[in-house]
Amino acid sequence: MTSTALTTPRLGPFETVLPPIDAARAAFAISRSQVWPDALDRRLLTSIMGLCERAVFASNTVEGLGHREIERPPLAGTAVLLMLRRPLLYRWLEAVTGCAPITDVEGRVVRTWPRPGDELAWHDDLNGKGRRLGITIGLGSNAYEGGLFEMRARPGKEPLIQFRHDAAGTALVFEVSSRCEHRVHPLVAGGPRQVFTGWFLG
Ligand SMILES: O=C(O)CCC(=O)C(=O)O
Ligand SMILES: [Fe+2]
Repeated sequence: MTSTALTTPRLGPFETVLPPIDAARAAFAISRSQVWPDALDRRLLTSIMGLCERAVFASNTVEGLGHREIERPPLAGTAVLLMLRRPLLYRWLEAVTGCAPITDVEGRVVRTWPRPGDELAWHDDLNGKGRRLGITIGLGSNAYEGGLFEMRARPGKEPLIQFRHDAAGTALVFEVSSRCEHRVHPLVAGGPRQVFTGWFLG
């Protein structure tokens, strides 16, 4: 693929625009993450948020880490996956992050409420499935306090990013490796905090 093709890729029928590759690569090198505004086209985002409003969520406890709810059956989650399962996006991610090859993506919609236990403690997402990068996309329409996503380096614990999903449709892509770990803070008020959370595999 030529560098011209990589600088302005557009995804799918909605022609979602990926951020310019050089700036994205520079941002990722510093914070091991990259914010991708408007990752979902507005029309698609509206449909997916509509699916989320009608969705059923099941309680899910992650042993030793915390609790959240997961969309079951995964209707909105599957719609997001269809958007992300694109070789052009995989090539963009490989060029931006240096994580290669990317061959697949998995994920689902999760939500947390301001109640005891709804949070995720420090973890690395390394579970043997070939996870190379994490992605979260804001899908909520209710404001909330707390609920920060935080990532730090290992072993030194230097802070890398703190990110709050305030704008629906914005994606955060972050490194999954033994060099870093992340957590999600509990909500203090408002919400629910509702995000698609997934992984690019390779
Ligand atoms: O909710 C998030 O922002 C990230 C969730 C997460 O880290 C996970 O599901 O492993
Ligand atoms: Fe995680």
